[in-house]
Amino acid sequence: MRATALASRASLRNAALRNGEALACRRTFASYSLPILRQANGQNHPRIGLSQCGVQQWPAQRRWQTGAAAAVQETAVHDPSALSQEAIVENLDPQEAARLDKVRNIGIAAHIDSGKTTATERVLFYTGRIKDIHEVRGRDAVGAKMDSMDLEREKGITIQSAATFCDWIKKNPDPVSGEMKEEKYHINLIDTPGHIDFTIEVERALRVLDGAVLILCAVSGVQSQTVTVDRQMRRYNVPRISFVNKMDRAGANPWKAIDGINQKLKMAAAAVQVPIGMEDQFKGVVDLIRMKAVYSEGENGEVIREDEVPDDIREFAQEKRRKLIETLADVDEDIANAFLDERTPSPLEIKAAIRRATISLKFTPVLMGSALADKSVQPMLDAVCDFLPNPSEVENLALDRKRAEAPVKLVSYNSLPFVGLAFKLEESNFGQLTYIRVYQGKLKKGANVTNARTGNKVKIPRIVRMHSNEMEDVQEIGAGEICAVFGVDCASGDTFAEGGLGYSMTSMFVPDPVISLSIKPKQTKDTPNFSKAMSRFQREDPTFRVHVDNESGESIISGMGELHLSIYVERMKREYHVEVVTGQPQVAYRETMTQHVPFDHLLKKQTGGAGDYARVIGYMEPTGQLGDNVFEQQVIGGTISEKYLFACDKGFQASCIEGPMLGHKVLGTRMIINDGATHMTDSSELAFRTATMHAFRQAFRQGQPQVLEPLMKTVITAPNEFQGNIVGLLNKRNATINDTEIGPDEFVLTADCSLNAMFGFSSQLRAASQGKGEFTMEFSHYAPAPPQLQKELVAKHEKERMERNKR
Ligand SMILES: Nc1nc2c(ncn2[C@@H]2O[C@H](COP(=O)(O)OP(=O)(O)OP(=O)(O)O)[C@@H](O)[C@H]2O)c(=O)[nH]1
Repeated sequence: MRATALASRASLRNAALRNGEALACRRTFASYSLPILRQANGQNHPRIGLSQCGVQQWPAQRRWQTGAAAAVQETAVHDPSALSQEAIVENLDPQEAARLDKVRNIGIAAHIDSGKTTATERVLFYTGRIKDIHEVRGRDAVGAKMDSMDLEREKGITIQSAATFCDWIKKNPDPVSGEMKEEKYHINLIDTPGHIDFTIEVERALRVLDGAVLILCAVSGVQSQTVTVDRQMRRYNVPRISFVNKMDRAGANPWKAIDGINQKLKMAAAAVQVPIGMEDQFKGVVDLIRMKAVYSEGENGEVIREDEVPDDIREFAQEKRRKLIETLADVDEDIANAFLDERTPSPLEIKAAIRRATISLKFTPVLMGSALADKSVQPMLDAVCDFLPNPSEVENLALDRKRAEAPVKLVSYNSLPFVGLAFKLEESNFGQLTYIRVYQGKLKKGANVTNARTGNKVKIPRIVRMHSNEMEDVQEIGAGEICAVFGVDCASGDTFAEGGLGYSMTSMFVPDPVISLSIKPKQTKDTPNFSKAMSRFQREDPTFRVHVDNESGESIISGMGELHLSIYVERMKREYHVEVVTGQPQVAYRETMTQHVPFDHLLKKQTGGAGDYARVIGYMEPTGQLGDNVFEQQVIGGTISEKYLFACDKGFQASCIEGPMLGHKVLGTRMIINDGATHMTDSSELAFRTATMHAFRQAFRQGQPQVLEPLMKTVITAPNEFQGNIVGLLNKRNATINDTEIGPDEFVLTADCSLNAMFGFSSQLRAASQGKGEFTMEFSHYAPAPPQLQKELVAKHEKERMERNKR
């Protein structure tokens, strides 16, 4: 990590110095080197793009030295490892930079029901991708374009992320003549679900996108899932613009949303627009950068009319413009200098500062509008082009396995060898569809590429661009873009690269399932279809897992919540015509030990012929954190050979999968083997593995084991008059209430609740709040289950085991 940070720092400096911008850069460099060093220390850090220090301009500005460039390009194609990424970038054709400048890969993410799909529908309409607007749960029963699954349309929720692309013609006034110029941007867009149960969809989208639009509800502001999405954006260093939607709703207050971003998300935010009218009088916005009123008119808001700022809000707009400049001065040196010189920065300077600060993850510009009322969506599209990075401005690293996993910078230029990441798999009528983000090089139909994980070479038979559930065949896809391919066998998160390039990229974060239930087809004749569905769902969704319980022989599905699993049960019925029987939802408990326990275990069996012999000596103890389990060997003098110690490690790992108390996974346990004995003829790997497993079981049981249960961060929002009822509901469940925020009409309560106590909570909340309460639940951490529950669980497990043994 440190090496990467230093390399990045060096490359920024070198690039800037080479560019003849030494002085300007040295100043800016100081403010960027700090975050990089923070990165080296494992703290949150902005993604360092080539845009910083003005680097993004230099490919276009550089003299294009034809001979040298041709030679470097030749090397880049045939032996890229011989060149630094910098050298590659430095020698590329300015046309590449110009192409990338007009590409944006963005995601739309937000709390449930904030209007992501509704806003995306407008984006598709205004960019000419669809001819008519259809609403989520609209009266025409058609449904929004991006919610293509029947279940999504019926339930009015997004379940799977959907990708699309569009071209946006941005109209820019020329800074000198004031004349309108048109620029065409190509936008690849992914609409993501809001429910936490489908969080993997957000996770994988953000892994591959360069920027995001964070949508907030104008009435509710920052909500529980906004915080989750913010965390995911930070995880992948994704810059974002914010869009306060639903400005037409009663109680709309964009300033509350902006305060929420500043205070709850701890991200500097300021409005770049102020509303003209509010609630049902919402008419448009004032663009604070240019001080122009912008109205969306025509039947669907497709006509944008600009006018002077209305007199009654001129002063207010001036005040908010000052606030914008003040906030920018805190995060951008150029604006800080203008501020110190008591000079008002020009619109161009403000725009450039917003772009720099957004890309370096220090700031988010806030826009506002109403997707449903067709108001002010186009300025949001302009902001995507103005403030979010193009693919060349984002640093993407791969690990070069041929050079001891050394990090290499991928550059989104077509002329480099292809590298892409498969981030999503989906079964379609034509076979498996694999979504790929192309980081470098072109992906061409018929090309042979290598899967970095398996080493298998695959031919790309068909490439498509996705438009929700429709597709458009293409012959090739350029660097920095997103596409889908058919007929490629791989797993989600696999890297593909051209020829002998040994690059692999890190995959996305996959949260562990917290809930499971037993499942079987009602009729045995449906078993083949049932198995087919199970393997498909597992391939597509890494948070959906299936296993067969060793003891009961039942199939168990695990996932992120009741909704998540119920959607798969429903899909099984609709898409595979399999009716299933499910058991009660089960919590994914964990087991741990709390005491240090020494062991000395001898496995010795003599049954004629070769026997079994293994002796393992050491101790087990808690690691102190409820995280990964650790196996260590500290054998001195070779009493156990390396080969047998490896078998011990395997025995330990196997024991951790099925804990001795309930058969659930073990957490936070360490095993040290420091001595033992081996028999010349009777010892074997199997004997050592078995001996370790026996030693584990005994030591764990003596080590005051504990059952751990998942605690869920639960956020409940309801009208104030129901607060008493709801607190009562939570008390009954032994929840710990961490925070209550009381607003004028509604309160927001945050609590840690045991998942075990939350089954059926939604119907009780509905009853306790006349259907007006809402809640979200997200895994927080594992904690010891109450002693009584532990006893009951262990007794139940023992009883089931004995009954099975009797059979
Ligand atoms: N009043 C008002 N309602 C809106 C606006 N935008 C969306 N809605 C409504 O809010 C509800 C949710 O909209 P969606 O677009 O499905 O929200 P989403 O964020 O995509 O939902 P999930 O993906 O399921 O989290 C729908 O009933 C929309 O009609 C808006 O600007 N104003």
